Amino acid sequence: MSITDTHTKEGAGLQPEPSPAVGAQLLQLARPWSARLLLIAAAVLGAAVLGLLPSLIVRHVVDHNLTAHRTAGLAPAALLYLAVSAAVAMLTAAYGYLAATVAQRSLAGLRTRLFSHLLHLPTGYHDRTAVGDSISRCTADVEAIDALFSSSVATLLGQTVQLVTVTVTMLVLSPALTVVAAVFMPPVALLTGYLRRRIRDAERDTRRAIGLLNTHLQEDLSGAEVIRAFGRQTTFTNRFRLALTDWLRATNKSTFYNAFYAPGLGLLSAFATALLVWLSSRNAFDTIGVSLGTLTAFILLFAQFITPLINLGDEWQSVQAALAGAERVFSVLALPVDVHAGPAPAISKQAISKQGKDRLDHHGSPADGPALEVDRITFGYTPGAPVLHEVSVAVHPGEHVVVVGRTGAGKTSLLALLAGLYTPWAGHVHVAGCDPRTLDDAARRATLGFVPQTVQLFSGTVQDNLTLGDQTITAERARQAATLAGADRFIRTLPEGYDTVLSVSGRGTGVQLSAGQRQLLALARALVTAPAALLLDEATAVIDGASDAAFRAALHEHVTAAGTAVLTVAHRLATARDADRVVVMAGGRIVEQGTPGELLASGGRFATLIALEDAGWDWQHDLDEP
Ligand SMILES: Nc1ncnc2c1ncn2[C@@H]1O[C@H](COP(=O)(O)OP(=O)(O)OP(=O)(O)O)[C@@H](O)[C@H]1O
Repeated sequence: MSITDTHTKEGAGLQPEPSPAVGAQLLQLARPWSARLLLIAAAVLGAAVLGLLPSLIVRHVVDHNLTAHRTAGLAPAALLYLAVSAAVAMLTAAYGYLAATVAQRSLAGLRTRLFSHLLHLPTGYHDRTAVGDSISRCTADVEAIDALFSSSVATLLGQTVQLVTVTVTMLVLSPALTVVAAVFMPPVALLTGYLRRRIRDAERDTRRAIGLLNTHLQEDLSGAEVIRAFGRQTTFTNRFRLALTDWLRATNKSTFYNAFYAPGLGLLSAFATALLVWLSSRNAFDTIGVSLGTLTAFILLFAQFITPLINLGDEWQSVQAALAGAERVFSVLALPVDVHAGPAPAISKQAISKQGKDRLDHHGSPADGPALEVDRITFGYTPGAPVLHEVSVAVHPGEHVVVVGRTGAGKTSLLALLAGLYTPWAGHVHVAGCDPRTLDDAARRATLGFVPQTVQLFSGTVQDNLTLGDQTITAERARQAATLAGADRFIRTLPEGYDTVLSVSGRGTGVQLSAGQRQLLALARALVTAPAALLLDEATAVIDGASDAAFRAALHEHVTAAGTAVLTVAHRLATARDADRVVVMAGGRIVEQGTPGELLASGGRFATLIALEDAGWDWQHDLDEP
């Protein structure tokens, strides 16, 4: 895919189907605040009914005072006019404020729900969706709904009720005048329908374009180092500009159609008003008994009828932006989370923490059966393209098994399945006798320790990064794990030891760690709960040879000796030579399995890899074997 192609990941992402009942789902959000909603409804209704009085007062003044040249009663009429207008203003302010508070609370809930849902979605969703797009759904799309709820909902409600009350009053005041005014309703309906469709489509494009912009921002700013190192700032700036142009085009389209609504309606209403005035000038209404006061009040009411229509139109862009945003938010919320495949194992918190402590203190007793097991699993990321074929491996408590194989052989995929991050197409995965996807949070932490290939740190202190916010882990336990991983020594040299604030992924104002130090922290993080099984995916790839050897020794003396099952993906074959068993993978299959001694003696693939490495051959990446 070209670097200048602005439709990179958006097109490739898992695009959820739009939900049909977006409006109903939006209403559901405000349900917990039904008492406030009732107050809002009462205030809206009150304001709309009171809002009719000024026109009727004017009618009374024209018919009883102005045309009759009577001044008596004008002062009370003026006072009443003022009082009613003040009451309308106060009610409008009240329902506007109440609607905004309901909006803020509902949307805070929605934002949290969406974030939590994203964290619970299957790993496959995140594999196929750009991070920037997910960020856009949590921020820009929710903000579009926020804008609607905070300000526009009050306007929409108020104006709709006003539209109804004014229409009824016009009908009561003079059905004949209402019929004349109604002549202009069909063109209004046509104009509204046409612009509504155009604005809705443009707003959908706008939301998508914002998602793409956020994708570029997230990707390019995270990769700023690479872009600079390769001198590609101009190309990437141009790519960003192209994405921005897409967004501008979409948003301009929406603004363009929106700009026509108010003037179009204004013109149509001017026609209707002119028609009423022209007909009255020809005494058309005298014959049916329409007084001058009634005509004046009717024209005022007609203006009151047009104003909400224009206001509703002005809000239409916000409504469509919010609906398009809501469509993207709810379509993600509709995606099923990674469901537990069976009942979670009944492991009590005390039992978990005791097992962990026993393992740390070397009192562990190896349980029966394998701690890690995959049984004839077949798996792939895309339908029809399996990357693992009928793979079976078992690691018993206290055993250290190392998986080796060339790049793309399927080693990481095997570990990801054992970590419960994906569902196998066929076969079974067991961790401590359970499907890893069924483990609840506490059981998972007690059972599995995982060090992925890429280390991810989070903003916070060293201690926060070791515990990941788990308050049950004591400082002492974190220190023990860091010592095992070989991280304690460098942590103590940091300005505030375990309380030192770290910068995330080497960026920010905190202390920057080296790649090796970050990897040691990731190792300590996996060990901190003294899990029953450890999955290490090239977990020592970037630390120096001495630290690697020290870690392997500690793993042997303190971790496997305490009954923990360890499955390591290793590129350094030295790691494999120390292992209890070696599994050699190629093309998604296990091609060899046995103790390092057995495999070396058999002169098979493992023995060849060892010979290649000893001869200085990069067997991992060179495509042609000698
Ligand atoms: N998230 C993913 N989505 C789609 N395909 C993937 C994904 N992860 C891996 N693959 C594919 O699965 C195959 C096996 O990849 P895997 O990462 O398991 O290999 P590996 O043996 O761990 O390689 P390496 O030694 O380079 O880490 C590769 O062909 C890869 O392209």
